[in-house]
Parts: sequence; C-alpha cells; structure tokens
Amino acid sequence: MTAQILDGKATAAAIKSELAARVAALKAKGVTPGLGTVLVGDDPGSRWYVNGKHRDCAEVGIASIQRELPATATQEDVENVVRELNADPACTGYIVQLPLPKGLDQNPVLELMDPDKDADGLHPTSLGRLALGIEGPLPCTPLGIVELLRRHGVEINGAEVVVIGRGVTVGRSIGLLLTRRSENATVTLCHTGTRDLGYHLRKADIVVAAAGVPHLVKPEDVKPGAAVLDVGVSRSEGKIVGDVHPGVAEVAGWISPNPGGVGPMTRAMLLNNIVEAAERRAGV
Ligand SMILES: Nc1nc2c(c(=O)[nH]1)N[C@@H](CN(C=O)c1ccc(C(=O)N[C@@H](CCC(=O)O)C(=O)O)cc1)CN2
Repeated sequence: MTAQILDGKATAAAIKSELAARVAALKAKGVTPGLGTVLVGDDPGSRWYVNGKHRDCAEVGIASIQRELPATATQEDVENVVRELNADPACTGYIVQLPLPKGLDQNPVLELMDPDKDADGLHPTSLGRLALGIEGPLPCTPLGIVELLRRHGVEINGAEVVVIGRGVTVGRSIGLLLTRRSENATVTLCHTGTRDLGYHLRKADIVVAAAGVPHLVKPEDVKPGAAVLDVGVSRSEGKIVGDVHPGVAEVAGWISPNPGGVGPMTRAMLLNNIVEAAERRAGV
C-alpha cells in the first residue's frame, strides 16, 4: 500500500482563497481584520513563522501589526507590548510567538492577553471554553489537523486516535478537540512516560505525532490503512526531519508530508481564527 498524501499546502491555499472572499465581505461592511504578532528574540525558525503569517495576511487582505523585541527583553517589556496590543483598535487579534526565549515565562504573558483578541486559542479562557464546549478560538495546529482530515474524507467519528506529545500547542489541546461530540473520536495521549508506545500505535486509526523525536513512528508500529499526521520538527543539516519514519508511507492509508502538511494548515487556521472573530464582532 502507498499512502494517499494529506496535502497541507494545497488545502491551505484553498482555505486562503475562501477566507479572502470573507475578508472582502467584512471590508464591504467597514470592518478590517488586523493580525498582531509579538516576536521576542532572534530564533530564525520563529522569525520565519512570523514572517509567513504576515505574508498570508497580505494574501487574504488582513492588516498586519508587527511587534519585535530583542532576546534581552524582560518579562515586563513583553507584558507591556501585550498591554499595548490589547488597547490597539486596529489589532482585532494577535499572537505571541512561542517559545519565548529562556528566562521568560509564557503563562503570565498569555494570561494578560485580552481573550477576545486571542488568535491562537491558547489563552486560558479559550482553552477553558474548549474544555467546556463553549464557542471560541481554537488552537491552530489541532484545528488544522481536523480540517486536513475532513477535507480528505478521513473518518474521525469513532476513530481510535493516538497523539504523541503533551505540549499545549498540539498534544494537550487536540485531545479536547477530537473528543467533542462533533468529532467523537477516542483519544489516547502518549508522552515520554508512556511505557509501550508501539502497543498504543498498533491500535490507532489516526496517529498525530508531535513529539519532536526524529523518525519515532516506525512502519512496524502503524496499523495498515491508518492516517498518520507528522507534526514533529527536528532539523538535520538544514532540513526538517519529522517524527514519522519514511517507511510508514508504505503501510499507512494517508500520510501528511513534513514539510507541506500540518505547518501550512496551522497558518491557514490562524487566518481563519482572525476572520471568525471579526465576523462574530460584526454580527455576520
Ligand atoms: N504562538 C504560537 N507559537 C507557535 C505555534 C502556534 O501555533 N502559535 N506553532 C509552532 C510554530 N508555527 C506557528 O507559529 C508554525 C510551524 C510551522 C509552520 C510551517 O508552515 N512549516 C513549514 C515548514 C517550514 C520550514 O521549512 O521550517 C511546513 O510544515 O511546510 C507554520 C507555523 C510553534 N510556535
């Protein structure tokens, strides 16, 4: 078997053209959505992601507000930028690019954000809403994964899903998303304390690998026909190495390439969150 490709790049392009039409409709009503980003430090990967977010905004007609701080910024410097964006009417939603440099604590920064401007779905109020089943912004990578599966016709309802990794941007939050009544999956969250990862993987209809361990998911541990989403990013000689061994493509039914799978969907869902929030506010 050779797996079908869950093409995040093409899917994100389709979503962006749908969003461009929705932004045009908002603008016709006098509403211009604006995405703010806060980038602290000089990590080249984070800078690349933030620049990509602003390129996407330009493509769909969302205004951009960029705030940058040096790696020497203090906790108070970062929190002051957050206060400024909370008060800026041109900024309808924003993100703080994670991770923050060592020595800065991300949780007080996230808590200080105006939850109504949380474009990432990572504010405690947004995560609480997700847990309680109340409408609100959803974390971009989990949302991108669900959208990628849906648009490729992969059945989520009733599926056994194994998620590897307990980070807040993916692992913890995707369990909450996939176990909602609307998705209706059964989710097992595996992490570094899991004794026998292969035991769980072999039963999974859908695997979400977000551990950041190169080639952790081996072909012999994947159920034939499963959908495998590779979220992990490690770098070797300047190239991305995912969490999924290339041989998995011979066993799986669907596989997301990395790069070109979940990453572009994360970016598309950020735009989606900005547009949805603007629509909610405009009563659309
Ligand atoms: N505030 C946030 N910080 C971080 C998030 C997030 O959702 N919110 N997620 C990641 C980084 N991220 C978005 O911020 C992100 C990661 C990857 C991609 C992407 O398109 N990747 C490309 C490959 C890029 C490369 O060559 O390096 C791909 O997969 O094709 C977009 C966004 C952590 N921080």
